[in-house]
Amino acid sequence: MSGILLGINIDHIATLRQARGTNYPDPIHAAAVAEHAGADGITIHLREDRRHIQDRDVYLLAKTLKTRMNFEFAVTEEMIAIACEIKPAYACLVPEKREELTTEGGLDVAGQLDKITSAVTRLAAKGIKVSLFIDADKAQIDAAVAVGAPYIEIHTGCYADAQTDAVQAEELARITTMAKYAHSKGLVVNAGHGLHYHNVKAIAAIPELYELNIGHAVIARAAIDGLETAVRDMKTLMLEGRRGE
Ligand SMILES: CC(=O)[C@@H](O)[C@H](O)COP(=O)(O)O
Ligand SMILES: NCC(=O)COP(=O)(O)O
Repeated sequence: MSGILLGINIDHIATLRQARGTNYPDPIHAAAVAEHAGADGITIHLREDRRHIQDRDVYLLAKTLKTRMNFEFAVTEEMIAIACEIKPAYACLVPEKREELTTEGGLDVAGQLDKITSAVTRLAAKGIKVSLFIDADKAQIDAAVAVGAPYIEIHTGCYADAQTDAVQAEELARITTMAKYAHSKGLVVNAGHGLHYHNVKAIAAIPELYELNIGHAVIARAAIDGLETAVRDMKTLMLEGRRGE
């Protein structure tokens, strides 16, 4: 049984900084602490509205990370140009709506094959491993294969937001089935969004999953217990889940 990796999304360290326009807490410092605590990678989402992560954070983290960057962004010329300049290990293409509180769904790859194919090709030409943030949906998985993306990240928001045990079980079954399908098509399968300390183990137990990207719940726990403890505890739960404990 292979292990499962943990990508820590530090967006909401920047949310706290932006709340007052101070220069603290610094995402650069938070990334170093998270890496020291066992994060296998750092995820950041440079949104078009710059509500949290700033361009300065992206350029500094590109120079300072000891693990690797998973750079999330919307499929726009501006963001593709930044990614091609800094050449992160991973780029994850995500949908973005200005009015959204957080990401609400997966990228519609099937509905914009030419646009996504062009973005994937340009990023891959720079040596960047491209991931597509998509719903647990067969058509979107097939589209991800069609556009040449080597990775996908399954959106776990419907699972995380489920209001009943029955719906949560349905969403878990869907994610499990689609992770297996995607893996059978040769994709490397990650997952993320809305995962926390009480729902992560069941997702981590899915053997086809390579990495989980988790942010909000870890940063929230860090406000109470400290970031090192928050990261270590999440990784422990993930490994327990993978071992079926
Ligand atoms: C794609 C995804 O689910 C997250 O990585 C994304 O960053 C969420 O957006 P916020 O970080 O702005 O909540
Ligand atoms: N792609 C998911 C991610 O990076 C973190 O999402 P969340 O844990 O902040 O909901």
